[in-house]
Amino acid sequence: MVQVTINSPQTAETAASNNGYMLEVKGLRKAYAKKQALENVTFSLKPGTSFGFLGPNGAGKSTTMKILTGIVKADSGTAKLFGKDAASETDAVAKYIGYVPQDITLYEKLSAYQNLEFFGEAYGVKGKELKHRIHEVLARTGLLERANEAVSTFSGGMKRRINIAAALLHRPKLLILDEPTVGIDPQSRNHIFEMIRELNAEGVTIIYSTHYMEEVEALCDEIAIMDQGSIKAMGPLGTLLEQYGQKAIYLEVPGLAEPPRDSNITVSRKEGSGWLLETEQPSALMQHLLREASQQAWDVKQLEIVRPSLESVFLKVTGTALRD
Ligand SMILES: Nc1ncnc2c1ncn2[C@@H]1O[C@H](COP(=O)(O)OP(=O)(O)OP(=O)(O)O)[C@@H](O)[C@H]1O
Repeated sequence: MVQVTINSPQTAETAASNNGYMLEVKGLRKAYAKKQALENVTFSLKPGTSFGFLGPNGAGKSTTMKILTGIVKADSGTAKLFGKDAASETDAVAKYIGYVPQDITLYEKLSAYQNLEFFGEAYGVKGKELKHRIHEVLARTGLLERANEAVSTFSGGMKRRINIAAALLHRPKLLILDEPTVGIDPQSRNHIFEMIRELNAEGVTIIYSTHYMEEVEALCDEIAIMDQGSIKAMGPLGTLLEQYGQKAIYLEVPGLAEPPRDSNITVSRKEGSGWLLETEQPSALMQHLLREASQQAWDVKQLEIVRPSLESVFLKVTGTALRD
């Protein structure tokens, strides 16, 4: 199993945990009735990582996150945050985690401010400090001006931002977000992205789940591809692309009815007005095509190496396409 490793400054908490990992998840298994939701999920994170769980609905992302927060108990395996066990030391672990669940949980009739007061007290933040922190999180989420309005008047995106604000009140070291951009407007989405980048730059470790490839590409320095209850591949985007991404060359020559033949081509496919030639040896194939172009006097409109995509990585490691 690949270990996710990122070099970041040590904190008092990491020094107390193993090997500088703040989070160590080992062999998680979980079944609901007859459905095996998780099978042997293992990963470790160093502080400051922005870690993305990419997978389709039902892959097991939410279940993994809920086990980290202590909401769900695993059948076997362990999750330790700063050496504290998520299942048996839930209160200690909760102090470190800000959790933004998939479903928005707010009191519609209360104002944004009142909602945050409620959540802050639940986290044990009180009095002047709570006021100060509510101001801080409202400013961060761009909702200071709407603080006193009832949440029922908010858009889905604004509600989601308040939900994130609530998870930040106790200044967590690990922020877990479960598909936070589903069904929200682009403005809120951009705001959430900026906020996550800012928090991560300030040292907050992020776990972000999504079924949108472009989100993990934009936000995460480590990606775990999850499908059918297990992590199929894990690592930095560049490493995943290099290791599993499909390399190809795109060739467009008007009137070329058949794809060129070469032992370096594994699959040829018509794409647009040209041919997509999949290969493990793009340089050798390129040389061959340049020779062919010259010998056959092709009128080449386009000839280029196609960068492997995360989509092709997903296809390779899971055997299926990730549909949005
Ligand atoms: N409370 C539950 N009772 C029964 N089955 C459940 C429960 N929660 C999750 N499951 C099942 O466990 C599997 C993993 O679900 P999970 O919610 O962890 O996946 P996910 O990747 O987060 O997908 P989604 O985005 O749909 O939440 C799915 O087959 C799901 O139907």
